[in-house]
Amino acid sequence: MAVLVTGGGGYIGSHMVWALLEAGEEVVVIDRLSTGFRWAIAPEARMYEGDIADAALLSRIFAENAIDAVIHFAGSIVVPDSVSDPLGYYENNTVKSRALIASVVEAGIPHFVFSSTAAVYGTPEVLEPVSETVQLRPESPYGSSKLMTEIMLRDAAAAHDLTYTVLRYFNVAGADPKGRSGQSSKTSTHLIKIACAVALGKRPSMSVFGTDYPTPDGTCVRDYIHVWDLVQAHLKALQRMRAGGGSLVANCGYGHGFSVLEVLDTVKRVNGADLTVDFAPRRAGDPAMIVANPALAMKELGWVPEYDDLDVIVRHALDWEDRLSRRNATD
Ligand SMILES: NC(=O)c1ccc[n+]([C@@H]2O[C@H](COP(=O)([O-])OP(=O)(O)OC[C@H]3O[C@@H](n4cnc5c(N)ncnc54)[C@H](O)[C@@H]3O)[C@@H](O)[C@H]2O)c1
Ligand SMILES: O=c1ccn([C@@H]2O[C@H](COP(=O)(O)OP(=O)(O)O[C@H]3O[C@H](CO)[C@H](O)[C@H](O)[C@H]3O)[C@@H](O)[C@H]2O)c(=O)[nH]1
Repeated sequence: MAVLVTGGGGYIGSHMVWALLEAGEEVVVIDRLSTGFRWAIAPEARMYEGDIADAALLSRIFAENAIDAVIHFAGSIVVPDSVSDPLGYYENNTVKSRALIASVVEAGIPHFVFSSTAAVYGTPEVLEPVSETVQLRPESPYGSSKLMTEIMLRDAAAAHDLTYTVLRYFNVAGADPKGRSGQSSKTSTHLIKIACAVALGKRPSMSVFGTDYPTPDGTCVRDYIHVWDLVQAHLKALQRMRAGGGSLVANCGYGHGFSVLEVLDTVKRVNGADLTVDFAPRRAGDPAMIVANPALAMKELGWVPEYDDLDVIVRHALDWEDRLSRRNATD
């Protein structure tokens, strides 16, 4: 059977494609290449360029390939952009996910994995690792748009022959340990990506957004998870569903957080040079602190992270950023 990866040309999706191929899976990708890249998709995968809401294209993909599972990454991902363009985010993340789920149900595909986010939690009431059972209070349209898709999946699975796994990712970072992929978008707003670009002299400076949060050093705290550990959790989810496991909603993070300043110190130390940083006001939609309790993913999926080390995450991100500069120079 084959696996359809939506958004397989993007940051996380491109790693998923490599991990699936390594696991011996046949892989099909759909991507409209809005933030992803064709070159980021492993050549062994079969690529369809197009939109996840194009029902005719989806039905062709399902007719041409023996697909038993969809892993759904495609979407819009920038929290502050969702604050300035909420309807655009509801369109691409919620409305188009609804169309994709309808195509999946129509084609009778039994398994679905969905990229959800820590942003569904907002800022937890108690500043400690969050379990899946805490109250969901998204603070941005991005978080709400993802939560609505979780709800659609739950209801569609209750009505149809569909099993799903929702994985709520915390802050995904790092790059393929074998150097085949990484965060490649020039418009990426992610902290570690930007800090690595500054460290390598590709950007002149960067800002720390907000120093007056109720956290130990006043900057936001996040749980940074290595992208390769994250895609391994998806493989486990696939195995579990194929073996008859039921639907599941699980966090993907390590259970400990780092502040923005701690991340920047790590980048400086690992790269061996200073960073030019200024201090700016808070960014819209940012919760003060969000850290995962990953116990459920570990228990239900048998997921054992391999790269739970911020130094390693930063080293891999720096290596990719460097490789990317040489790649862009030859493009
Ligand atoms: N990066 C993170 O830290 C993070 C954290 C939590 C959740 N997520 C979720 O993981 C998923 C992947 O994120 P990413 O960081 O790889 O982002 P990305 O922007 O690199 O990848 C998204 C991919 O989807 C494609 N795409 C977007 N809309 C599409 C559409 N309508 N039809 C077809 N293709 C479309 C883009 O071209 C791109 O290749 C997203 O759903 C995101 O919400 C990411
Ligand atoms: O140049 C920068 C970039 C980021 N930050 C700060 O660093 C922290 C992390 O920001 P990121 O943009 O790297 O990540 P977010 O926490 O905003 O969001 C990420 O993780 C979320 C889940 O926690 C979502 O899923 C989302 O898709 C994904 O981008 C935030 O406090 C942000 O304000 C800076 O100070 N300067």
